[in-house]
Formats: sequence, structure tokens, C-alpha cells
Amino acid sequence: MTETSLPPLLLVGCGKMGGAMLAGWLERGLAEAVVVEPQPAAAAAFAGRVTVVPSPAAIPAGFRPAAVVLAIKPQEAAATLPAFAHLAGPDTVFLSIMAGRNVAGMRGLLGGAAAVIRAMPNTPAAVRQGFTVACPGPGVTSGQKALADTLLSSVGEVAWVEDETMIDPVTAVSGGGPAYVFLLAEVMEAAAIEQGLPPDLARRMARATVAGSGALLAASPENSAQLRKNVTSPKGTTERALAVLMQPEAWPVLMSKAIAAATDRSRELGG
Ligand SMILES: NC(=O)C1=CN([C@@H]2O[C@H](COP(=O)(O)OP(=O)(O)OC[C@H]3O[C@@H](n4cnc5c(N)ncnc54)[C@H](OP(=O)(O)O)[C@@H]3O)[C@@H](O)[C@H]2O)C=CC1
Ligand SMILES: O=C(O)[C@@H]1CCC=N1
Repeated sequence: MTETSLPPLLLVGCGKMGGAMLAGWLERGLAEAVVVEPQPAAAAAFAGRVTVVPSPAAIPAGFRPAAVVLAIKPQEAAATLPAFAHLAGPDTVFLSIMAGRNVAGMRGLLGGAAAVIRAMPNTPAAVRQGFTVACPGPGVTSGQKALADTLLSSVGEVAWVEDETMIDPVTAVSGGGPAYVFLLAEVMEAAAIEQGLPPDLARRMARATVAGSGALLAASPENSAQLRKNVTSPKGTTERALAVLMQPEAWPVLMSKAIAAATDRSRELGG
């Protein structure tokens, strides 16, 4: 597919993640999309570029999406999905990004035979630097998988897995991961202020340091541990900081506990 040939899409839920992906798709050249979103403010940024309707009943007659992207909260799936069951068929794939909701449960709500792909993206999709892991459900054709791959890869990297249970830890690591990185920027900024730096400078430094380090990580052939070592001069300042961050019960253990907690929550949201 060329840079301008994304097929017609129906996006259900245009909140933070659905909106981030839509921004990426529009930047990529999405020509036709209908967005079902009951909150006018949520989709306001896309006015004039997509058709926004408040409910499935208002979808323009004759609109035939090649993909229906389910970007509502997991808790809303049971009440929402049955209204889209009539769209199931060989020419339409359902692409869910809902945390926890599994393929079997979604197919049940969509009439039993729908082609459903469960995917877990992340918000850097808005700048086409997302990372998505996706798993095809039963009956998904190679053409439907290729379409989902085109959509997802147009907003970042994509990895496919066959074992759906992997999506729960994926949700914890890459789905929620941007939040952990943004928290890092927040706490670095606060610590800089504590050390007497002006708030404006503290904010700029924290943002630029996190963003620049991410860019270096993306561009460098070295692994993250080596990039860390490259900053850590023997007997220098960073060594002192890392001795605090890497002590028992600090970052490595805390991250492990955090990822386990999020993975458990994804499993709880299942069904
Ligand atoms: N945020 C993230 O980084 C990521 C989120 N996800 C998944 O994406 C999904 C959406 O999350 P997020 O964008 O954060 O949540 P949001 O609450 O920001 O977005 C969901 C949107 O859907 C709207 N909505 C509610 N009911 C319906 C309906 N029946 N039809 C259409 N739209 C409806 C909501 O309106 P209202 O506010 O009125 O309920 C809201 O605007 C979740 O399932 C989440 O697990 C996946 C990966 C990352
Ligand atoms: O917090 C959540 O449940 C969603 C899934 C991953 C990121 N946000």
C-alpha cells in the first residue's frame, strides 16, 4: 500500500488512545473515517477531517469499513459491541485495542463468527513511533491480518504473536510503558527543583533528557545497559546516583512488581 491508501475505517471511541492512533493515521494519509464518539470534545481535534457520530445508529448508510477499531474502555465492551455485530463479514476485520478483553469474549459479543484481532498499541502512535503487539483470532484471513499490519505499522513498529496470553504482559510493558517514562520526567523535574534549579529550566531539562535519551536509544546499535554504562564515569557523579537507584528494593525490583501488578490487572479485565 502507498502512503495514501489506508482503507475506510470505523473508529469506536476517540479518547486518548483511539485519538492518538487516528492522528497517526491521518498524518499517514487516511482518506475516509467515521468515528463513533459520544463526547463531542473528545473528537473535536479531528473536526472536518473525519465524520464524527455520537452512536452506531448515526453511521452513514452505506459506509463499509474495512476495519472497525475498538478503542473504548474494556468495561464498556459488553454494552457496546453488539451494535456493531452486523458489520462482521469477510470484508471487515475488528481490531481491538482494549486492555484485557480477549478474542473469545469479543467474538461472543459480535455474533460468534467475527474476525477479531487483539492488539495492544501505545500512545507514541500519535507521532508514528508507537509499538503494537497483535494477535489474530480464529478465522482471521491473511488479507485481514495484512490490513491490520498496514494500519498498525503506519503508526509505529508491530510484532505479531500467536499466543494471546502474551498480550497481558505486553499491556503492562509497552501499553502502559509510556506512563512510566513520563513519570520519570516528572520526578526528575521535581528533583531538579529541589536542588535549587528554576522550574522552567527543570522542566526543559527533564523533557529534553528523556526525549533525547529515547532518540539515542532508538538510533544506537548499543543495548540499553551499554548506553547506561557510557554515561557512568568511574567514581563520577552518575555512579553515585545509580548506587541509589539500583540498590535492593529500588528500581529493578520496583519495576518488576509494577509490571506484575499491571499484568494481573489485564488478566482481571479479561472476558
Ligand atoms: N491510553 C492508552 O495509553 C492506551 C489505552 N488502550 C486501550 O484503549 C482503550 C481506550 O483507552 P483510552 O483512550 O485511554 O480511554 P478514553 O476514556 O480516553 O477513551 C474512550 C472514549 O470512548 C468513548 N466512549 C464511551 N462509550 C462509547 C461508545 N459506546 N461508543 C463509542 N465511544 C464511546 C469515551 O467517552 P466517555 O469518556 O464518555 O466514556 C471516551 O471518549 C481502552 O480499552 C484501553 O485499555 C490501549 C493501549 C494504550
Ligand atoms: O491503563 C490501561 O489500562 C491502558 C492499557 C495500557 C495503557 N493504558
